[in-house]
Order: sequence, then structure tokens, then C-alpha cells
Amino acid sequence: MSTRVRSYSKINLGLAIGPTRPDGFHGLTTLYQTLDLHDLVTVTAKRAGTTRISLTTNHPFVPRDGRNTAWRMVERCLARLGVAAVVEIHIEKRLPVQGGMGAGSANAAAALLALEKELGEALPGVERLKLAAEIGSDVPLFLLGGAVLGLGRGEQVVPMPDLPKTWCVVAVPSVGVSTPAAFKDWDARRAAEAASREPRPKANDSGPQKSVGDVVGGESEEGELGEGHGVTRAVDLTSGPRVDKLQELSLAYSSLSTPTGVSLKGKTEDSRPGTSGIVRDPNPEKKRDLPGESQADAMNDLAENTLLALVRTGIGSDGLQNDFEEVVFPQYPSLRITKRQLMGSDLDGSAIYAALSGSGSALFGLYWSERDAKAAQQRVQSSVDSSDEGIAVQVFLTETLPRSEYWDRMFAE
Ligand SMILES: C[C@@](CO)(OP(=O)(O)O)[C@H](O)COP(=O)(O)OP(=O)(O)OC[C@H]1O[C@@H](n2ccc(N)nc2=O)[C@H](O)[C@@H]1O
Ligand SMILES: Nc1ncnc2c1ncn2[C@@H]1O[C@H](COP(=O)(O)OP(=O)(O)O)[C@@H](O)[C@H]1O
Repeated sequence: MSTRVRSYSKINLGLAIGPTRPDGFHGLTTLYQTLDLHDLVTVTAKRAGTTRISLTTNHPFVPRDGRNTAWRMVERCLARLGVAAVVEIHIEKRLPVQGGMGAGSANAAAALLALEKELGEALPGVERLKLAAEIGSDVPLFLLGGAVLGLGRGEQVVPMPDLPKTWCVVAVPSVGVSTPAAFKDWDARRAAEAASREPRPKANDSGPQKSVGDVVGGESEEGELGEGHGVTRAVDLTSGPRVDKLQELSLAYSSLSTPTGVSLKGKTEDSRPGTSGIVRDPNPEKKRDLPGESQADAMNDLAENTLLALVRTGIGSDGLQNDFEEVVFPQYPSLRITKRQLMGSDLDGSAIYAALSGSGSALFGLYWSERDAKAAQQRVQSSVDSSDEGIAVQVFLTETLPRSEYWDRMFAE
């Protein structure tokens, strides 16, 4: 027997990059949303004296060894369960590799669920989430599905009330954006900004000078040195108002979700903030005012139409919705154009919202109707066909996938 699982993808509805942490990762506040687009992961497992894992796939760029996320997940899960088995994994890739749609991460989560079903044995919910976080920051979200708030380095996940099922067009240009490289570019940009703000040394000032490069990696020194001193750590510049804005929104949004941590089995789990797992509101004492709206109004909107409320309360307003756009668009200018086409601002049936997903290169647009979505898909496709830039773009028509459907349809027939 074997178990076949739909390995769904995600987009990031909003993403704010925070400071570099001592472990080298960046703080992240993001709102993930799972999509109907998926790969298929099939696992066959038989208990045996020694563990042997093998992996096949239809995609030439997907690793077939211990570098594969699904392989790593299976290996670690078996070790955690204390089970030895012969495991065959097959990944039918339909999603782009390195697209910012979390496809590799989803494959890992899918392999875990399929393996557990094959063995008839499962890890406890919190163990699962911890293991998922070890494989990658993007993996735990796929153990929840639907709309998911991501905190920490993105691995601390909070289930959000589901958005209404919404039409979505995903455009994936044929450029792979490496996630670590995109974070590095972000840091370099912040460091350059900090350097340009630093006051020039006076000619007779021979004391030791602080450089931005010296001071990355900790708390702000503004308090120590006094305001206006001009020495600001590069990392502090990455945690500006955009993060606050998204965090405020997240808190408001999360107040509508379950008051305590929720396990996949419906039991309350250990949900202490700061642990890998499902966390509670990270700052329950904090007042939940939203900019420009009374709290009651905002909550009514959220209850009525969560997606509309998201757009109205901040994520979709002017300015950056995904911090990575600031570094990825200058590198690949055609992506900005594709985003505009997805948005279709001056047209009837323009997008509710459009943005880069994760570190890219996937871009997405959300639409009120299938007709609007199809028109956007057509817009992007025809401009690609007529362009001589040589960047191919795959354009997918799909829908957002609420949590209940995510689980109902996970195990493919
Ligand atoms: C940034 C996101 C947004 O969803 O990018 P996409 O991959 O979806 O584009 C994800 O969090 C990616 O998650 P995932 O792909 O699992 O990344 P990981 O394996 O955990 O980390 C890969 C590398 O990215 C960098 N990294 C990742 C997450 C984070 N919060 N800070 C980081 O600095 C680190 O250099 C790390 O070594
Ligand atoms: N199961 C997998 N599917 C796809 N890529 C994988 C997988 N396991 C490891 N990788 C590696 O991870 C990298 C990022 O893959 P992917 O998850 O598709 O990107 P993203 O997180 O941007 O959506 C790829 O370059 C690939 O070499």
C-alpha cells in the first residue's frame, strides 16, 4: 500500500522583515495563505530491521537524496518515533521550484503526514511542529493550512480565521530567487541606508569610529549613546514601522482566532510564545487599535469580510506589502511590471490586492470573481508572449484554500 497526499502551496499576503537574530535568521511577521495549487507526494513505508529511504521525482532540479526536504523529514520522523522502515517517496512536481510558494516545504509536511498514515503511528502535535521547524521556517504553516500568521523566523504559527475562498492568479517568472540571497540583499540595503545616515567624522575627530559592520547583531544602542548620536545598528533599521504595522494588524486579526493554542487534533497544546509551535497572542496586554479606524469598526469589517478588512487596515494600502519587493524588484524589473499587470489598477475588475510572494519570484493577484481572475491571467500571458526580454512566465489560475478544505482534500484518492 502507499499513501498519496496533496502538497499544497502558499503565498505570503504580507511580509515584514525584522532584525537579524543571533542565530543568523531574520525576525519575520508574515501572513501565509494556502492555495489550491499543489504537488503530489506519495509515500510507501514498510517496517524493517534498518531504515532505507529512496526518492524519485519527475522534476530535474529537485534533489533525490538527503538534501530533499521530504527525505529529511522522513528520516527525522522515523528517528523520533524510534521506528526503522524501508521508505519510498515519490514527488510529482507541478509547482515551480524556488518560486516563493513554499513548495519544497510543503513536500516535507506532506511526506510527514503520509508517513504517519503508512506507519499507523503519529508524533504528538507539538513534536510535529518542532520537527517541521527544524526542516525549514516555512514548513510548520503546512501543518495548519488556511490563513496562518507566521512569527519568530516564520516558524511560529498561529491559525487565523479563514479568508473567504478567493480567486487567485499566480505568475511565476523563470528566474529563481534564492531566499538566503534575498535576505542578504535586504541586509546590505539596510546597512547602506544606515551608513548614509551616519554623520561624517569631523577632521580633528581621531577617536575610534563605529562602523555599521561592527555593530550588527543586537539591541539598539540609541539608549546607551543618547538620541541623535547617529550610531544606529543596521539591524534596528530593519525593524521599523512596517513591522509595527503588520504586527498591529496581526494582533487585531489574531484576537478573532481561538484564544488558546489549537492542535491539529482539536486539543489545546502547550502554546507558550517563543517555543516552536502554535503560539498565543504574543502580547495580550497590548491595546489593539488599528490606524485610522475604531477597533469596533475594524472588528466588524474583519468579521464580515476578512480579506477586505486586511486590505483596508494596512496590508494592501500604499507602501510596501512585502519587504522583499524592495530588493527583488530592482534586480528583476520585469517583476514590477508583472505585478502591475496582475493589479490592473485602471481597469474594471482590477485585483483586490497583488504582491510578490515570499522572496519571489512568484507574484500573485487576488480577485473578486473568476472572470476578473481570468482577465488578469490573460493580461499577464499576452504581455509575456509579446515581450522580447526572454523571461518566460508561467501563469496559474487557482483559489485560496481555507483550512477545512485543506484538510478535507489533503489525502488524494
Ligand atoms: C522568507 C520565506 C517567506 O515565506 O521565503 P520563501 O522561501 O517562501 O520565498 C520563508 O520564510 C523561507 O522559509 P524556508 O524556505 O523554509 O527557509 P529556511 O530553510 O528556514 O531558511 C533558508 C535561509 O533563509 C534565511 N532566512 C530564512 C528565514 C528567516 N526568517 N530568516 C532568514 O534569514 C537564512 O539564511 C536561512 O539559512
Ligand atoms: N522537495 C523539494 N522540492 C523542491 N525543492 C527542494 C525540495 N527539497 C529541497 N529542495 C531545494 O530547495 C530549494 C527551494 O525550493 P522551493 O521550496 O521550491 O522554494 P521556495 O521556498 O522559494 O518556494 C530548491 O532550490 C531545491 O534545490
